[in-house]
Amino acid sequence: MTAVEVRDLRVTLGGAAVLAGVDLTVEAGEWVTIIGPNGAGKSTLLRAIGGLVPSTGSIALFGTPAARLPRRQRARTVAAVMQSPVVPPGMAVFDYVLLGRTPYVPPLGRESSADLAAVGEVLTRLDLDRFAGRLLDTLSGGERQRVFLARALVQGAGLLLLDEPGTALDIGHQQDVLELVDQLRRDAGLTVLATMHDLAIAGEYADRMVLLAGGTVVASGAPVDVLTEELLATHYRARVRVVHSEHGPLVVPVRSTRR
Ligand SMILES: Nc1ncnc2c1ncn2[C@@H]1O[C@H](COP(=O)(O)OP(=O)(O)OP(=O)(O)O)[C@@H](O)[C@H]1O
Repeated sequence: MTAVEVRDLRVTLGGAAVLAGVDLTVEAGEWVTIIGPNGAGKSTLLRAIGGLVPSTGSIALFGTPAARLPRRQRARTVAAVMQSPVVPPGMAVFDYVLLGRTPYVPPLGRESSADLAAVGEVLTRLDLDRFAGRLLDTLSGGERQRVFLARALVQGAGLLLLDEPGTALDIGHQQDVLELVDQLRRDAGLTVLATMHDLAIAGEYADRMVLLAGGTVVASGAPVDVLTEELLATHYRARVRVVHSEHGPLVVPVRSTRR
């Protein structure tokens, strides 16, 4: 089954074409990572798929046109961790993560014991138990990033949109979080569509990659076909070496010999 089918997607912001006709297909259970230089339109693409920014063209989620999904059903279908979410002041971590269960709470009803148990389980999986009672705005940036992911995971959606999931995480937590997401993908059939800047690690997690530049797709395919020295030189103006691990290509920046 196809989880995401995007055709001729266009987004205009502030009078400028930010996405200029993007086609993208993500199969259910796949992990696709969007890369591209600053301002390429990566976050906007995720935001459009998540219904957070108006667009033209078509977006279908698991076979249903996204525009036809009622709000609650859309929230059960797609969960997102975007950059810098607004943090409600004075809210404890447990209560914040519980907000992810909102699409399951009946109107005017209360969260069920299953909702509370789901939150407890996700907090444990993300090693956040000890923060459950802490106010969100007292956490470090990396701790907070894991809480944002917890809130998205507890939503139980089949499609997870991750905008720079490694931001603010140290290298160990970055690996932990990506491994956890990958495990959920394998165990629970989650589909992952992510953006990532860290090309040292991105190629090890994606089944496929899409290189976006200037609001259009300029390359897509297996990580080895997208993370090439030539493409990264052309679109990032970067000098890199690509080395290969058993899990995929790793991009290492190298300094120019010219001074
Ligand atoms: N509300 C807005 N009004 C005008 N321009 C906008 C608006 N939001 C985004 N843009 C522009 O759209 C372009 C794409 O932004 P977007 O955040 O999608 O890029 P990105 O690829 O995620 O970049 P980065 O790697 O820097 O996070 C940028 O040039 C940005 O300045």
